[in-house]
Amino acid sequence: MIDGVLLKGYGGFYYVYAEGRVWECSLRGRFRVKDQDFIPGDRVNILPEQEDKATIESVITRRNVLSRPTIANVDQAILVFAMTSPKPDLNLLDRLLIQVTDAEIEPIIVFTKLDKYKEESGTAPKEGLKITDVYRNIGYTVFEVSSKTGQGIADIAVRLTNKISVLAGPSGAGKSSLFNALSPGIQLKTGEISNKSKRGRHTTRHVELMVCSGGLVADTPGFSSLFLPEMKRAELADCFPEFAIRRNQCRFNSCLHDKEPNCAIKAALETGEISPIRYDHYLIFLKEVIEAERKY
Ligand SMILES: Nc1nc2c(ncn2[C@@H]2O[C@H](COP(=O)(O)OP(=O)(O)OP(=O)(O)O)[C@@H](O)[C@H]2O)c(=O)[nH]1
Ligand SMILES: [Zn+2]
Repeated sequence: MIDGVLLKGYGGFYYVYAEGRVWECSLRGRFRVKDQDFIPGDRVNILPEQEDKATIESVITRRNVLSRPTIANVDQAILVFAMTSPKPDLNLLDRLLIQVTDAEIEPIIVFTKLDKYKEESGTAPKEGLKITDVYRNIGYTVFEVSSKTGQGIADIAVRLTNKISVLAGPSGAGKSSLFNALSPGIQLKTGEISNKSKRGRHTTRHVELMVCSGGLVADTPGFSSLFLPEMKRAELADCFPEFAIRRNQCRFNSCLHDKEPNCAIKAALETGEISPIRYDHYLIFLKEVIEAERKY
């Protein structure tokens, strides 16, 4: 028996990555009877039969399950945003960070199109804090890369080895280009937003994991909006690491860092220790969480 990870189910077979190659697997009778629902990312034991064929003998309890896309045992989420064209949608990035944190999956932020950004900003130093530094200062893992020149790609490649990762980010951010840069040989379709047929990818329910830099990666359809996970209003600040570390410094224990006096978060906002963009998003999300609370 060998250990493997399910990449996808297709046409009655399951494709499992084990010992550096892909096996076409069928199910043991008892799984078929139970009508067990296997999903990509499931860790399975397989029994090789002939050449690249095997049967799935058992499945290991899932550590976590991510929905949209449905993938099990996800180790990390690579959140891909362009530094420019399109301008990064930081409301979406902060939303994804909350989703990922809530699911207890490690986020890795990748800002792409570094070549283009440099070209546009020239040699003149930019005013204020660079957006990548805002997230880096909070403590997130942040990479700046160019899939075009290859700059920074190797640093991400080592983060993928032996892990299950999902790529998420808006359309046009450069997810497919990043995947291609990370896996010479396999090429995903990339292109301009307008001339790419999106229907196939966006309506498909067949998520699959692909082998990439010694790890497994799912390229997910571009999100444009995303609901926040169900949580109590007081829990939201815990999803913002720079708020969470100041948790006990507000005057009121129940402080929501909105209108309350003597709020440590607002004080940090005043001194520039907390980014106004992050604080704005916090207030937007707080409203949404309170709205949602009323519904259950
Ligand atoms: N200059 C430059 N262009 C890039 C880079 N990465 C991607 N692009 C371009 O940006 C456009 C979108 O890239 P894709 O990789 O298709 O983006 P995507 O995130 O996969 O988009 P969806 O499939 O719509 O979700 C393409 O025209 C790419 O050539 C980069 O690092 N530098
Ligand atoms: Zn406060």
